[in-house]
Amino acid sequence: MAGQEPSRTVLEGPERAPNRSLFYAMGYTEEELNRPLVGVVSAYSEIVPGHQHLDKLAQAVMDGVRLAGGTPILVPAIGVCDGITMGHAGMRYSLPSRELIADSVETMALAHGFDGLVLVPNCDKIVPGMAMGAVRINLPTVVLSGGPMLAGRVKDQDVSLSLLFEAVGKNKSGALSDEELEEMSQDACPGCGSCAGMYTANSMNCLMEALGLGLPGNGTIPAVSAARRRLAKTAGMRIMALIKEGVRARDIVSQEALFDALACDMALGCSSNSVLHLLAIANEADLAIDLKDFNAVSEKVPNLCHLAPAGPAHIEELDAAGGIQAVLRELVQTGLLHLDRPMASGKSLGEQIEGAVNKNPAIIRPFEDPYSKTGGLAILFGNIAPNGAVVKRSAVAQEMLVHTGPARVFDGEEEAIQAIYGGKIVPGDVVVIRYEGPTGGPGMREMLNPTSALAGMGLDSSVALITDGRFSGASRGASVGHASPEAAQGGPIALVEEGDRITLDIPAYRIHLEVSDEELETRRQAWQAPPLRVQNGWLSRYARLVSGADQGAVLKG
Ligand SMILES: CC(C)(O)[C@@H](O)C(=O)O
Ligand SMILES: [Mg+2]
Repeated sequence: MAGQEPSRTVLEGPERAPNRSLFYAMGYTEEELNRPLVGVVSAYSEIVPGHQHLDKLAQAVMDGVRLAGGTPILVPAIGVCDGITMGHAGMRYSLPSRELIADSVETMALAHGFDGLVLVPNCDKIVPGMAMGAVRINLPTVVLSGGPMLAGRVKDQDVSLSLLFEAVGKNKSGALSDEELEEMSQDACPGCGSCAGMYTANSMNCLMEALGLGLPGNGTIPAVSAARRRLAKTAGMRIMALIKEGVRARDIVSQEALFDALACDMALGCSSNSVLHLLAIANEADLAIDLKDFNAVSEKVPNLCHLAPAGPAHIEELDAAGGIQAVLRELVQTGLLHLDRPMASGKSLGEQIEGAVNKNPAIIRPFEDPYSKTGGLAILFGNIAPNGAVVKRSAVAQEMLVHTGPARVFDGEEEAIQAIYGGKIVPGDVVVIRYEGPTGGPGMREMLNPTSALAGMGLDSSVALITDGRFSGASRGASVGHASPEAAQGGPIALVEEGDRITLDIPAYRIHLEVSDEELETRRQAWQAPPLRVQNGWLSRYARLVSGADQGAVLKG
């Protein structure tokens, strides 16, 4: 082996005999220690359905590393299940866990001298967290995600988590019995994998494929498929080639790659959380991108897919239609893609997508016949969110693209959900849920219960919602999140009063509080910052260190 690899610093020479002895203590042979050491970072656990099979995939990755002459070393990462944390205080840990994951990738890799990494994540924060850690330390890296769950079958219909969350709203309004709801909860999620729609986990796994850290198929091959295990072995083999060629994470995650991923995001109609995560990955890779870039790309890239929650199809159908490679192939016609950039596959983007075929134009609309000429996400600006707010416009009912209505103000998710379930929200209202931002929450909880309750109660085509918190990828409707600056930092969303009129104009990228500047100034003078909601533990540290959502909610130096 060459000699410059980090593992040589840990293992070579007489003075490293004690270090070697500890490897021998684990059963490694001399032969194994003479090979590159590949950290296989697995988020396997038995609390996340998206992760309960990652032990098998990590094993397949390790097999691939060995096949190609390396020594795989398995290390763990934590992971939070957003679905299980949804709707209670546990959700405060979800977004912050991304930072813990990034830090632990850095810690395990640099502390032990790994020469390269294969990241084995699957769910929402684990994918960006691991990617952030990898681009921060810039080792050769391949991502092998766990893959999507299959859709469930309920009453002859394909279902997944978004419909189940909405079914709760139906149940509250009396349209669905307790028994039917229970039956649905047993059948909606049929096994391992990341929840089956274009929710956050699958959005991020697809974007890993578009960035190039993930191999073709990474975003869409079902978790239970043998093809996913073969992909895992290939990922193990590919990392050995990247180590040999000296191709590092930042060679792949370049400015060009980031913008190509952004284009793919717009075509797919990814989760609004992808905004936070792409900003955070860019920050770690020292790449320049801001919220205005999202709109610039969104203006030029058509929305080609309406997967759940925007439509009835699930990721397995996107996979059968040709997956992300076919979507990227359609996007060549935008003229925006950087076809010469390198991918972890060893090919350039152009070579990689050359043979890709769109096998189902009902799932991947052809470039000439999109759902809309503009992309899935839009960033809105205005006096209520001067630093921006995010909406998944591809999942907004047509009649809600422009809307004005009275503010119904709630300081936190619990207050809002009680009012919605209690029938206190009526058509026309604009629900404001604040003090749920990165600092105020803390942790920017996902407002999936409120958005699903509105949808399930049939109010998604007449009620808008704005929050400084965020949404699930399963949220739909006129749901505007990440309003920045957040209420806890004195952002204008803190100054809204019950009955104020708010205008949402998505085509104009605008959100406006119909209150005069003078009146807002008077209210600002009277506003006082509330004490931090969480006073001890890691979350209180997080609340003090986190940046705004417009910066990706990353921890400040
Ligand atoms: C539970 C979900 C569907 O994973 C959600 O948290 C998301 O962000 O998509
Ligand atoms: Mg989530």
